[in-house]
Amino acid sequence: MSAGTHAVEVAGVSRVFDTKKGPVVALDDVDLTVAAGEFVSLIGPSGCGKSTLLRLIADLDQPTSGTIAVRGKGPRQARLDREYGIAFQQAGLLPWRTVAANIELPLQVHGVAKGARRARAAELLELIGLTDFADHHPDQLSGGMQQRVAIARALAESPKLLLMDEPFGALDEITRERMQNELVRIAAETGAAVVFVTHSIPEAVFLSDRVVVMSPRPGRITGVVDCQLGSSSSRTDAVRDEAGFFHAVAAVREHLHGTAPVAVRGVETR
Ligand SMILES: Nc1ncnc2c1ncn2[C@@H]1O[C@H](COP(=O)(O)OP(=O)(O)OP(=O)(O)O)[C@@H](O)[C@H]1O
Repeated sequence: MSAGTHAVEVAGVSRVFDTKKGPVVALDDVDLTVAAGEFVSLIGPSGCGKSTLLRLIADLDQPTSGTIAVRGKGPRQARLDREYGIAFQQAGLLPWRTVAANIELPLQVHGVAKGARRARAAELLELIGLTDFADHHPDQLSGGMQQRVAIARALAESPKLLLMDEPFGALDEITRERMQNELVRIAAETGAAVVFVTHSIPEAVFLSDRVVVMSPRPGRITGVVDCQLGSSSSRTDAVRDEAGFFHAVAAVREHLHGTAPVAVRGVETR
């Protein structure tokens, strides 16, 4: 990839599912560019196509029309070249493998030698603060710790892009905010771009350089909010009480459902 190539470029992408009840337009003419190192969240009501868009970027599905480039390559080539790491709502760790062995898994699958695998896992365990848990099994870890291991596994091959679909959705609020702080730091330290799907407005605003707001039926981008709440080192919990944070939350909310603060199904506004 040449310097300056975008992490993700989605141009005129539509995805229509053929169902028994007729065609479902999950995405309609979506354009989205994510710069190298940029953190972009996708937010919108249930069924607006967030996961579909992420799946297209990850080559888990193909668009009906339009084009997608991932770090300057087609999604398939990007997948084969392991240009990105993926983390989902369920950590998806293998219960019979230790924490370290779970992190090493992608490296092992791709033939990395044992010594190099061990060294990389040790590095990542330090990054996520779980060095002391290397030899534990996943069921000995809390949900937040398991999710940190899943993020470390996604980072194993040093991807410059992370694709995350509600990775903190199953966590309690306190753990979730801690994980958000961690992720800001990890993204900054690794220089990875992140495309992050969430239902939570505050989560999207806290984490992101930009929040992309989507509408359902057909799934379209209806607004983009620049957050810019400071560098990773200054983005501490205090940011959550600052005026800039509330302004960005209000702007996202406005794009979601006009100025009236009515609840949108599937979106947390707290
Ligand atoms: N394989 C499929 N076959 C048929 N319809 C599908 C398929 N996958 C998704 N859809 C439809 O496409 C639309 C978008 O789904 P998607 O899962 O991307 O939404 P979402 O915004 O991620 O929703 P949620 O927030 O509830 O996870 C929905 O109407 C969904 O029912």
